[in-house]
Amino acid sequence: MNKKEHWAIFINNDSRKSLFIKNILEGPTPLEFKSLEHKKGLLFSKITLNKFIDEEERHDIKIINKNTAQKLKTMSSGEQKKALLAYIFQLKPDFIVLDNPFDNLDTDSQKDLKVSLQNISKTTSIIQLISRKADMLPFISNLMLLDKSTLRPQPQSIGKEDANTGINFSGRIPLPLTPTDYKGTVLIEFKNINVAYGEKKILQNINWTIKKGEFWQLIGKNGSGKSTLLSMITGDNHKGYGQQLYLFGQRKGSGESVWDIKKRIGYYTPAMTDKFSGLHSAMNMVISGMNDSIGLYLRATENQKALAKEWLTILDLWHLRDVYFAELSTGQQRMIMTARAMIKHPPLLILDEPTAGLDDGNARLFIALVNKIAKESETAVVFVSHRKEEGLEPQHTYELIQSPQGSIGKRI
Ligand SMILES: Nc1ncnc2c1ncn2[C@@H]1O[C@H](COP(=O)(O)OP(=O)(O)OP(=O)(O)O)[C@@H](O)[C@H]1O
Repeated sequence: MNKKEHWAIFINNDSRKSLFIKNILEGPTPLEFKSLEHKKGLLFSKITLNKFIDEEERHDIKIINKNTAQKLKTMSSGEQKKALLAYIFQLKPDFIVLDNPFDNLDTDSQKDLKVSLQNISKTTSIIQLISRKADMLPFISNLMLLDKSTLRPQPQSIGKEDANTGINFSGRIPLPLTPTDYKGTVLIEFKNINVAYGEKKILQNINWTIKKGEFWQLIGKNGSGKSTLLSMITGDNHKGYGQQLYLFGQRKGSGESVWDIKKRIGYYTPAMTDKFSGLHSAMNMVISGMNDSIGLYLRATENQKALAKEWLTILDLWHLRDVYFAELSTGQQRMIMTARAMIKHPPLLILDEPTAGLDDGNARLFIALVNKIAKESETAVVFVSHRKEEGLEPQHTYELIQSPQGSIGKRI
């Protein structure tokens, strides 16, 4: 049997990744990949997963999760990735395009995936699109950089940092137009909280208090219940009702206004913009954080415009104010969405796996922004990830540790 060829393609801010994926799967095949022309290729990506989720939501058709009664949408992101990979393997393609396959996976799952890919690489060509250099698969020897839409050989310089990603915020985090109306010290309190879905126990005896201005990192393996815990705070999960869960001084389910809770929380997760195609300028996206709607449906006041300008200036994005949000790089979009979530200085800012898909330079820049927000504002920050994020300076870490009776929480 012929030895299979494999490639790693480095993606940066300017790479036209979608176009590359389309060409490699549907043609015209880029010259460098002529050996794959007319071969069957499949895509392992968040985009593919979203399609299956849509399919299930709209037509109630299960494709990659046939073996379980659980809906794909409710599976943790790690579980979703595993299901997709198993499905793709079983279709036996000639080649697989892996779009940042290790994002959202905990260390053990990453190891498992590496072993599976190593095995499949004997019979199937792999094209790995990566942003973080540590993620490169060991059996790959062809390295390239996707420079806009041109592929360039990338021999020794993988370790070089992008000079444009130096961290230099030019001022302090701007103050809000009006301070928050919540004056309490304790923002969130979980007291002996338990969650199960049917027989499946997810969380047991969770005790966690988040106070004003604290900087937390929430970590835990795939499926340990991080999103479940957060969804009880952000209001999308009714599991907290009837238990000792207090949000901004009020017991959950005691007739509190969902609106009051929502307005006290800034929230950002990359999934919010994955499917976003609205034609709003960078400036209007930031302003919309003051009006709680995406885009701009109300005319902005002069004060609002001035505040948005301050934010864009700090982020060094002022020159891009009129560019459509959808045309900005992923790193720039994440900064804008974080500014949008933070502009009113909500008492609590939740960032759910915000560095997934960012390259090393942009991840560092993003983390520096989060550290700065935590330091210079009275907003409490909860940064969620499956691993300890290098460079992040949280005061406290809350870890969910899995067990058959549901995850327990441990303060580190
Ligand atoms: N509606 C539901 N029905 C059944 N199980 C569910 C439901 N929602 C979540 N789960 C399960 O709860 C567990 C915890 O999921 P959750 O998304 O909270 O984990 P997570 O720590 O955020 O994981 P990841 O790091 O992979 O995103 C998973 O096993 C998931 O499949």
